[in-house]
Amino acid sequence: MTRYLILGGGSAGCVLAARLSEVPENDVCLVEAGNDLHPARMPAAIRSAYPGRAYLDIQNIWRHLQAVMHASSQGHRRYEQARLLGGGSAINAMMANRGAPQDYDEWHEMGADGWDWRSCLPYFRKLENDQDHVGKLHGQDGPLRIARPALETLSPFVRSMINTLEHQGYPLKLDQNGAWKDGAYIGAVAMSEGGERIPTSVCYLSEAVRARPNLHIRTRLTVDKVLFEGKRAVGARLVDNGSHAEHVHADRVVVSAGAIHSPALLMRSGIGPSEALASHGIPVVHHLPGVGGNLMEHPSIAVSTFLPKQARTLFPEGHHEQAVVRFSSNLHGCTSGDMHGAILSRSAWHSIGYRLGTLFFWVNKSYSRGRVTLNSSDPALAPNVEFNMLSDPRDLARLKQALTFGACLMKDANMKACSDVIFAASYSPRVASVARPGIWNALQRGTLCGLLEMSGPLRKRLVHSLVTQGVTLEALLNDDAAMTHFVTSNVGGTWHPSGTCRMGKASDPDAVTGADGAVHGVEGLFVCDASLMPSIPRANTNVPTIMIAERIADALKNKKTT
Ligand SMILES: Cc1cc2nc3c(=O)[nH]c(=O)nc-3n(C[C@H](O)[C@H](O)[C@H](O)COP(=O)(O)OP(=O)(O)OC[C@H]3O[C@@H](n4cnc5c(N)ncnc54)[C@H](O)[C@@H]3O)c2cc1C
Repeated sequence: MTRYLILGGGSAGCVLAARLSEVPENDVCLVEAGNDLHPARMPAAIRSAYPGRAYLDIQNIWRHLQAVMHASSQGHRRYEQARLLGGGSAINAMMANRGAPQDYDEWHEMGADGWDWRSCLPYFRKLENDQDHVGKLHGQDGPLRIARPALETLSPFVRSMINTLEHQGYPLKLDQNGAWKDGAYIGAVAMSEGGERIPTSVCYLSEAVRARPNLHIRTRLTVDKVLFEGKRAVGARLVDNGSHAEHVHADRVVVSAGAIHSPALLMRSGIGPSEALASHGIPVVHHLPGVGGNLMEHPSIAVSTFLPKQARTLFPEGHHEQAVVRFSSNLHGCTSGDMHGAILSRSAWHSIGYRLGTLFFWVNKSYSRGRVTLNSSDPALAPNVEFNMLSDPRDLARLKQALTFGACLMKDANMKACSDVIFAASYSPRVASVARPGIWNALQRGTLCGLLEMSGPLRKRLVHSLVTQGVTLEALLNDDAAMTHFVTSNVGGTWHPSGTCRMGKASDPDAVTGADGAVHGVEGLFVCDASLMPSIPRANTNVPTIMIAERIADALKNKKTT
């Protein structure tokens, strides 16, 4: 019998638990800090086809986690990461895409032996049940149901934007997970047949899987640290909310706490840059300078418009990220299809968001890198997260280019009936605070909505004084310095942190694990989540993370216990 302890029950952790417990000789214990998310008891905000509420509920996230996006931006801001079974897949926007084949060939070239596209494709096929496409690129037997919305359900704003893109040289293509080409795509979404979210805690950890006698799911327990005997991992110290501690032992310990918390957990356990560990009084088990480095994200910016009544969605509770545009910056040193724009039928769950259509752009192949460091050896204190976004000049240039492209699309004559006042936007702390529930916020939102509806020709003024705080799109487009200032101070993320325990050869000082997820320099310890990614794929990161978990599960099943 092999005893497994999986630390973190997110997108990857649930997949791993489901696959490893398929082997009756394995005994699998999955530990999660947050609440269980049971197939039969999903709260409405999580279950909903419209995903824009779940990540704002502090019950579902690490409420004290903050991040610095750019060195010059206004300090720390809240950075939402899931804290419940299912992890990101329980609160994310449900977009289901893989990225470019070259993204995975690059992983192999960076030292993650065998992670080339040809070897990853069978796992992308294994995880999915694609409803619209068959053939050698697609699978029909996996737990994750993937489908695209019918054209007639798209909002008038989104349809108009698709037509505009067609006129501007980006024809509509049917399969976001098909051949890698620039164009407009109807978004591929992970959803049940009944139009509900399917987190990995539901689609992998079904009732039948949960009933396995060799699978133990333990929630509301925070992992303090991994326990070692010499250089062998032998278990973990867990604490409950009342700070009662227990030790759980295992033959193999797998850290699946996500790209922010996995490196923090490794460092608390004595695996990481030795100087940093020593500064927190943590005894060094193994010096690994790469732990917490290589922090990646997709930096974002947006262009929004007030939607005239006829442009608004007829299905406000339906999924809102209805289409995307993939385009190439053609900037020297950048690759094809390196840019992404999500076309949103509504921009937030509330009444103002319902009246705004948005092009939410991000640099899909970003080169800037940040770091996660420890704030304390206490697991109750959040780690420091510094993304250092746009520190690579290619990222800054491309995000500015995206803003210009967005303005050009929104101002296209074709968009006339579907756009009104157009403005630059971002998911800023101000926008996040407006989205918070509460009576005062609701009153403010209600008043602003009323004013926006009634103001007619004065609407532009109103938007610029109350929403954009004086910044006009024209001013940004006409002044490069103003554009740079706006983009660097407003750059946001896309909730795609990755890379902080990256795979690579043992001889590579920045690599943390080998290609099988085994942590270099110690025994019995593995990582399995988005932190393994050597470079960021041109994709939302959930499906690539699930693919990683499918592969690591197979690798572990085939690995002999020493
Ligand atoms: C708001 C939001 C929107 C997103 N939208 C999309 C999208 O539309 N499409 C897409 O593909 N991707 C999206 N993503 C990203 C995607 O969800 C993540 O890439 C993916 O969930 C990462 O999986 P993971 O297993 O690496 O980490 P997670 O899913 O974050 O799982 C980590 C788990 O470990 C637990 N944990 C951490 N520390 C401890 C500890 N000390 N003790 C016990 N448990 C611990 C956490 O509570 C969490 O449940 C989004 C993410 C967010 C947050």
